[in-house]
Amino acid sequence: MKTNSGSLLVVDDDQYILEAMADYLRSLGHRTETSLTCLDAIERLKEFPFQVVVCDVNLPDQDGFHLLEWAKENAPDTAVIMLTGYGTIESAVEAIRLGAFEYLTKPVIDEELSLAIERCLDQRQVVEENKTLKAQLDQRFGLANIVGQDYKMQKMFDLIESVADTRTTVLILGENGTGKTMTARAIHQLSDRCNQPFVEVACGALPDSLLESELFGHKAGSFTGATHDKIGKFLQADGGTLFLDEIATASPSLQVKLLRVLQDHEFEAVGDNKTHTVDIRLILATNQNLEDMVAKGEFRQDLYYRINVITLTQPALRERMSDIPLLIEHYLKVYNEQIGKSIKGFDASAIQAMLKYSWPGNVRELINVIERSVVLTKGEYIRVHDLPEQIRQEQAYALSADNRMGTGSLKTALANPERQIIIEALEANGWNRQNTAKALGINRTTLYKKMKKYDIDFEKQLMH
Ligand SMILES: Nc1ncnc2c1ncn2[C@@H]1O[C@H](COP(=O)(O)OP(=O)(O)OP(=O)(O)O)[C@@H](O)[C@H]1O
Repeated sequence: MKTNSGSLLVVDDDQYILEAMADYLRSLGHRTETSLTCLDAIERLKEFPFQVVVCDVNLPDQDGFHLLEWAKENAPDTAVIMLTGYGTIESAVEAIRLGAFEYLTKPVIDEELSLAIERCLDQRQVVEENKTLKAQLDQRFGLANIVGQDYKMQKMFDLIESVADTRTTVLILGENGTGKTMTARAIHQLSDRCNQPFVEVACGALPDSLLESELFGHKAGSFTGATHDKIGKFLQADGGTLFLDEIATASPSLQVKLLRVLQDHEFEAVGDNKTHTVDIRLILATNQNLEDMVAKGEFRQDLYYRINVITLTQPALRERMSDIPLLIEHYLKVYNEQIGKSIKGFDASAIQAMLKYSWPGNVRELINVIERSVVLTKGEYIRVHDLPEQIRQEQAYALSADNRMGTGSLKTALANPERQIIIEALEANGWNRQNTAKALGINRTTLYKKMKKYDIDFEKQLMH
């Protein structure tokens, strides 16, 4: 029995030859059926998606090319091997032109036939494997994994689909944790660049001096610490998509360089005068109001016009509360599997509390709450008292804010606990920014900004 056996349909008007071929192919382990005419073969193909059709050119009703054309149009996954008469080179050319996988000249030698079929089946297997891999990627990064039935999300999906297959620059707006990165990935995954790199840069997480070399690369010796040549993200993303998150943090000099790449697709690495040309689809994201920043002179107007071609606005979670139960269901499954638990769900009052909460950290915060609850809950259902303090207390907290203010302003009263919370979280996570941000349900950039705002000791952080 052959390992790569397939389903075959053999079509020939000579019953003797037909049966001889079929017997031979069956002896190799292929599931083989036969047909004497073109129209009968078409009927069989309508009923069953044979992997390979072996077809003589000369058939009594219509010629084999008709069957080939029909199969290309209606059964594109079926490979066709044409059998042409000896010396009829035109038929062979026609067979290939019409999309036959291969042609063999009659009389057909058994070995030749079995090898041609094997090649068909091998190629089919590769195509199938590619399809599966692509489907897995689509599942992981495409629309399939973005949860959202709210009409705002449905509108987003439509936009994502219509912009994906273009090279147009896309600007994604939205608060932290709303899914901007996920959307950028989905656009890439649905585009014709999906087999090329998707490169992401969190602009806000790097100081200006390093960001420029991260993006454009640098030449060894161009600044202290540049011990070797570095390839920047623009070159890494050549042919694919470059996603620049937190674009509002770009310094004025970086904005100039970005404008040039957007206009001319050209740039130079830091400390180098060699010009590189790249083919990149740029997606940018920000949680800031760029229009305001332009008005205040903090963001270049010409760059803003360049990047504000297609804008997608990611809705905050509180603007699409009806998606919360769906997100809960989705991520409960994810974490049950990941942590090895079988928690059945959140009980009604826990869901109520989650629906009342305002989710300032959006979906990222919701996911952290679900993960935390799955880890900590001992019972079958997650109850209100299993939820983090901020969700249980939000209303009470808001009501008592006035009382806690004392003589200071509301802003100070609210800021002090935040500074304290951040310091405690940093301590608890060994001053590791990534882990701290995760624990707080914010991203690294937000943490970095808040540390700056509250003047939290950076040197201490660097020592860790
Ligand atoms: N609609 C959604 N369905 C499922 N998961 C989502 C959805 N939106 C966001 N997420 C998840 O929430 C988390 C945060 O999303 P993402 O990183 O895309 O947000 P973001 O807006 O880029 O955040 P930031 O601005 O802080 O970088 C990710 O784990 C992402 O997978």
